[in-house]
Amino acid sequence: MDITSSLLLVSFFLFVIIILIFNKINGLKSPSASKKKLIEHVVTHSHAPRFPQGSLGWPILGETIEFISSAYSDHPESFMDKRRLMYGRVFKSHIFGTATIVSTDAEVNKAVLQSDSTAFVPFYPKTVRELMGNSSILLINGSLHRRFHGLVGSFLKSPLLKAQIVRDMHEFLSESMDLWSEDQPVLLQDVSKNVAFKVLAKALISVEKGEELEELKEEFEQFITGLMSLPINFPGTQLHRSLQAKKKMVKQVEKIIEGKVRRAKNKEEDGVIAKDVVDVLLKDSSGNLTHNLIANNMIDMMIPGHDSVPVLITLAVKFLSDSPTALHFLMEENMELKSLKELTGEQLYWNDYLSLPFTQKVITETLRMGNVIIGVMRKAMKDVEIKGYVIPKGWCFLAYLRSVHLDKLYYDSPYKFNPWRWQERDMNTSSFSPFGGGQRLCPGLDLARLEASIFLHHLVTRFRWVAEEDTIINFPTVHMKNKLPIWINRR
Ligand code: HEM
Repeated sequence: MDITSSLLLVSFFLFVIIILIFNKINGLKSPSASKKKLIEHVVTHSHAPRFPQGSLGWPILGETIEFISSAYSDHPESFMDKRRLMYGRVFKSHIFGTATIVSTDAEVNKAVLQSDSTAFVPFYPKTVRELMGNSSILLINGSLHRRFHGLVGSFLKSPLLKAQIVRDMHEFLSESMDLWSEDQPVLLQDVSKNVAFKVLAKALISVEKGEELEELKEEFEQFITGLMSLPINFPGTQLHRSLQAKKKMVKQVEKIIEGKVRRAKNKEEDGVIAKDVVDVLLKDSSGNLTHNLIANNMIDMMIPGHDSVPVLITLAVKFLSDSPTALHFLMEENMELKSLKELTGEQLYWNDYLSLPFTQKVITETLRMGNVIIGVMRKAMKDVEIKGYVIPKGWCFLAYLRSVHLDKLYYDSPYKFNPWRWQERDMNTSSFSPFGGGQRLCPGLDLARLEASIFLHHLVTRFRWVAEEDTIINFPTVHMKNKLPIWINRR
């Protein structure tokens, strides 16, 4: 590890310690496991229910430092692997200021994700909760959540939106790729981030180019910086700056909504077809979705949407650059499609991209190995028993998806990038859940796959490239240390 990385690591540890102490002062207590009143049996098991084994580590700090240092190490699995060996696939720990049941068990994770809000609700750190607000889709539960999730999900999956994404991505990628130079490296992570943000802003609120988009992007960068900041809100702190940025963005979206409502009243626009997520939500007749709630949620939806797709694309390019055979197969398949379309004079449709079998396997394997989202957190609302384990009321639960995806119980040679493994495997099993599951299954999953497929198609059919050495960093979010520079040659 070089000096800069060591300094960064030390500062990060200090930051974590301050957060933990702050949480403690704010009264974040570890609930007692002894309060076993009502136990809900979600997955039955022959043994008597038992409280997961494990250690709560140091006072206040718990096992957070060990968790983070292993996440930054060459083998990020070491924290989980060590405990899995000592205590089994489900164990107790104390990370990020909270007593947590950590599960690396596919069935247990599935059962928790499938449970409703009477058993588990989403859990996010205090800063994130404050930035999102109580009416965020990421936090709400019950019927309002189901309605919101359903409306958003069906629009994001609609053929109409997919056709629009194809047109938009063709335009955004041409604009970007035409400017790529052979004399200097292209930073793949930045390029894909730029394109994905444009796609997202258009799909959510129809903001396209120019000043409006630039302003939104700038405020959004300020907003998300706060997600990893101290939960202290007064002028001068990062959390305060991020909250101010969100206010500005919400105002911007409210203006867009007012414009839409006005145009609909004056019948200036065809009000039948929804062009973006805002249109879909405005059509809801329940009366629960106020303009302010919609505007806030458009910003919140950018949190899971903005970074995940570029990371998926960047990791796919990284894995392909390291696996020449897979890259060759992918290139042949995409070249074939391109030639066929040129021959027939047809344009590329969204289902052309999604029906490329090997390309889809590459994306699936990237999702498995790359683990764009390493895990999801919940809080138990009552004592729950799953597969013989008791998860006590008030405890946090970490469904650690990454460990499942890299477990040799479920995958042969799990650290090998092998898209061919998906030839015989079913994706719809509990051991593969990069998009979560149950009622909170990612509504953007089709969008993510489509964007990655289009990006890869244009990359391999237009360029040959050599990627510079780069390292995957797995914490706090997955990204490439040097943004994955690639040297390109046009075909
Ligand atoms: C590679 C790309 C992506 C991955 C791996 C991913 C993964 C996930 C996961 C694991 C969850 C579940 C969180 C939980 O259970 O608490 C989730 C939820 C969510 N994702 Fe994605 N996501 C991706 C792309 C997107 C995109 C493009 C959007 C578009 C806006 C999006 C929007 C959302 C939303 C709104 C939720 C919250 C759903 C709810 O709580 O009801 N995601 N995502």
